[in-house]
Amino acid sequence: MGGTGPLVEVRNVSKIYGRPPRQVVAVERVSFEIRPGEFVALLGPSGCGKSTLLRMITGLAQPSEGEIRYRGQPLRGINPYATIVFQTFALYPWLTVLGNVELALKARGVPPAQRRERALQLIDMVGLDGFEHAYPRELSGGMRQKVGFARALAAEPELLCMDEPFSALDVLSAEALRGELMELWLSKRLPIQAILLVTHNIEEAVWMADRLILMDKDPGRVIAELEVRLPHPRRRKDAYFQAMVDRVYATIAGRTEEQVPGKRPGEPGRAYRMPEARINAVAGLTEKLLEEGGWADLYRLAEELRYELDDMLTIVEAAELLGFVKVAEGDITLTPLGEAFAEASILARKEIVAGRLLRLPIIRWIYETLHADDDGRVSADYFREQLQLDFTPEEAERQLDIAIHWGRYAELFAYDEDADELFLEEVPAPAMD
Ligand SMILES: Nc1ncnc2c1ncn2[C@@H]1O[C@H](COP(=O)(O)OP(=O)(O)OP(=O)(O)O)[C@@H](O)[C@H]1O
Repeated sequence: MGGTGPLVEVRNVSKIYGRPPRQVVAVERVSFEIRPGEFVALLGPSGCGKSTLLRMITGLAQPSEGEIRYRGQPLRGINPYATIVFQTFALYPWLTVLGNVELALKARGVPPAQRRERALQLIDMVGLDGFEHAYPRELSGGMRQKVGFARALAAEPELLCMDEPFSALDVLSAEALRGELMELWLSKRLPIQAILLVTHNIEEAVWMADRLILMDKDPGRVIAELEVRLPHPRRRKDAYFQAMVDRVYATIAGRTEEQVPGKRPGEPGRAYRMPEARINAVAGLTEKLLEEGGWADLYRLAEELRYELDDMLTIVEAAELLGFVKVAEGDITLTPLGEAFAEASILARKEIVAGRLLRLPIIRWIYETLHADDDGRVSADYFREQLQLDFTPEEAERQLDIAIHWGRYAELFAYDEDADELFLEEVPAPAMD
């Protein structure tokens, strides 16, 4: 294959979507390399720019700043050496498994005479032997994804990129497919030189990859790189494996700053994005921690509560913001306030939350705006517009939803759906005249 240098070099890459004042910095000054023979996983919370990076490496999107090199050459346009496997595959429903794979070979210019044989080999390779003549509708989700893999492999890519390829599958199919992919990769029966996997499943990344690139969001950036020095096949119960998962958790979680950095929408600086967590989930977390004696290992807790990384991080972030927990080195501890909350009555809980929420700039701003209004009612559109100075329209809507959900819980303010207005629960007494 020639050359011992890196296959992919991402150098100081930033990607900015939109125009001022509504820009989204999807990734900021990201640098890393992928070397031949490596299986690399990009891991991080939702919105940290993983898919954006994958799109840039495959040439489907261009960096706003910085450069991507492939085998030492600046990448321009589509990367002909890379293929991408998505979460779900668009298969042609009117073609059989064989037809779908043959079509991918045709697209690559493989002559008709060789297509059939090669397609059959690929189908065999992904473990779909016997299903050549089945139609997509006759296959399970896991099998359809295997056809997707066969089609991606038909392109004989040097670099196989995968964007959450197992996340749409049920647990067992995902596990089986991971196993088959690892076997293929380790057996070196493929011309693939390197694999880049995007995931937010920590265990999956530690189970498969040689190196983990950990990212955080707002803006999307690389926060750490970790090598996984474990031979294959890896065992999840292995102490090193668990320690590695703990380390990843410790690096990604618990990054909420004590004093919420923040400002109100429209003020210079960056508005703090509130995590989309239900108070019930936060309450559940504090109760569980109380039961555990006030302390738990974050990774095991997530496993026990059956939370995906993203959900867990969001709930933990909200609990941290409210001052109920502290996270350090992969452990989560209940604070005295968190303990008080977990043991409090519903009414007392509302009061505790109200006090803490008013420290969050967006909530305080809504609360004060309503108080400044004569009848304590303001159109939701006003808040939307202001929030859109800092967030995309979708994110602004989400922030408003979170604010309403939290504000309602704490009885700071409420929302009138018919009028699309926010209002104070306790309307200031009208002036007498
Ligand atoms: N075409 C676009 N226009 C505007 N903003 C975008 C666009 N694509 C992505 N973004 C924003 O860029 C940021 C990074 O998105 P990206 O999809 O790359 O993250 P991700 O880590 O892959 O997230 P997920 O795991 O949810 O897919 C997000 O804030 C997202 O809203």
